[in-house]
Amino acid sequence: MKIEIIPQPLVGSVKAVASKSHAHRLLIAAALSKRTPAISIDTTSQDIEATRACLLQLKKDHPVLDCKESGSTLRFLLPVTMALKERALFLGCGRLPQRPISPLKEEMEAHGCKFINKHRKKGNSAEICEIQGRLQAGVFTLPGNVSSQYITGLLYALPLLESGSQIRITTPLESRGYVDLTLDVLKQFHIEVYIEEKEGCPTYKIPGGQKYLPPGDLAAEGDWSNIAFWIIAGILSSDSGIICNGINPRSMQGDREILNLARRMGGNLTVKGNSVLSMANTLSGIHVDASPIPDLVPILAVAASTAKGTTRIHNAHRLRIKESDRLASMYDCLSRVGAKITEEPGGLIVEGVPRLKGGTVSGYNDHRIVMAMTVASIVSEAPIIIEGAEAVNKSYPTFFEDFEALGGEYHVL
Ligand SMILES: O=C(O)C1=C[C@@H](OP(=O)(O)O)[C@@H](O)[C@H](O)C1
Ligand SMILES: C=C(OP(=O)(O)O)C(=O)O
Repeated sequence: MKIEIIPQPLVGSVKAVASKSHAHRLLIAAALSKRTPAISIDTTSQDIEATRACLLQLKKDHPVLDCKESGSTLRFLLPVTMALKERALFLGCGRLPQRPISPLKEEMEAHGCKFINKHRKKGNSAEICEIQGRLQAGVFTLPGNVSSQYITGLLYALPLLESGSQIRITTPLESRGYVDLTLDVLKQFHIEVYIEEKEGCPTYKIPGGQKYLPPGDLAAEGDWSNIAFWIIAGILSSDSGIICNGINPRSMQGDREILNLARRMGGNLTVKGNSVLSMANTLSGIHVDASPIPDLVPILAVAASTAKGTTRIHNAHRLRIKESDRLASMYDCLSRVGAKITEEPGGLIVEGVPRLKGGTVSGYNDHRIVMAMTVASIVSEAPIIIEGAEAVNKSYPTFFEDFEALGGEYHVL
């Protein structure tokens, strides 16, 4: 879908969609529980549905798990599945088959699992790997700077094994908030994990033979990673502002950091209960360490594009292995619409200009690029045309309905 976004301020209120990170974790923990609790998830997305469908496959002896484009689903369910089954086939589409699993794969291979790579097409998806052999307990060693999703997967799987295990992180842990969210959900399900830490590198000690015991029925929280687009939209828009509802400021989601980051840039934000009012203000450039908040980078780059001065986003190497190479795609999209941006090996430098000019960009089949460039239209002189806007379905299928409800105007070309 190619769409033209008309430049204009947004105003009104919007309710956060369900956090896919929280939803994946609750659904997996519930599926591993003997007495399955009800998990309420207000809204859904392609990634959440991929996890649901894969969990249904776990009822089979030889499950076929189509993770679609969801890195979380694949990396979480690789070890979980092999803690339960002798054989499984994993599929994926879009960029997922190219996204790395090797550090996790090597550790699983050292602990009883044999990976067979086939790369055959299966409908719209491709085979990523077939795995044979149950996962065995032991010491798992992983780098902390590729994907925290490997750690989450093992934290879910290892309590199910007979003996105890350890996960040793060998370099400072990035995306730590996601691991903390995992530990929080595991704790709610009465799973014990002991943590030791040395110079930013945690070791997780996980007793074996544990049972997932749900605390009762649970609900997925509002999504900080996605509400961040509307928080920045409010600051770039008008004095009346955007009210973002259904978002918990005490959430374990690391992307609640958007509040601090936007305030550091000069954003005018008021938090009241589970709502954030975001009002127009002039922004200034800041330095951002992206390692704890990789998913916020596309919208922060948009905020920086018309901020006063220079914004430096560093420690962002891992953005290259997401749904697109997000450093290259944000560089390309923002420079095409008139921003002054430099791509570095592990980051972006953005020098604010008074207004963007508009133009045509690819959405790079990446939901966060499409959403970020839609918000960029607010500070643009001419329309921004985005190719492949349907990529929003991965995490936020109702994004353009909410955009219209906030007064946004777009045309399908
Ligand atoms: O655990 C999670 O829910 C996620 C972890 C992060 O990935 P990495 O740890 O690979 O950076 C993040 O980018 C992704 O959108 C969701
Ligand atoms: C990177 C993302 O998700 P995943 O890794 O689960 O595909 C994302 O939602 O931005």
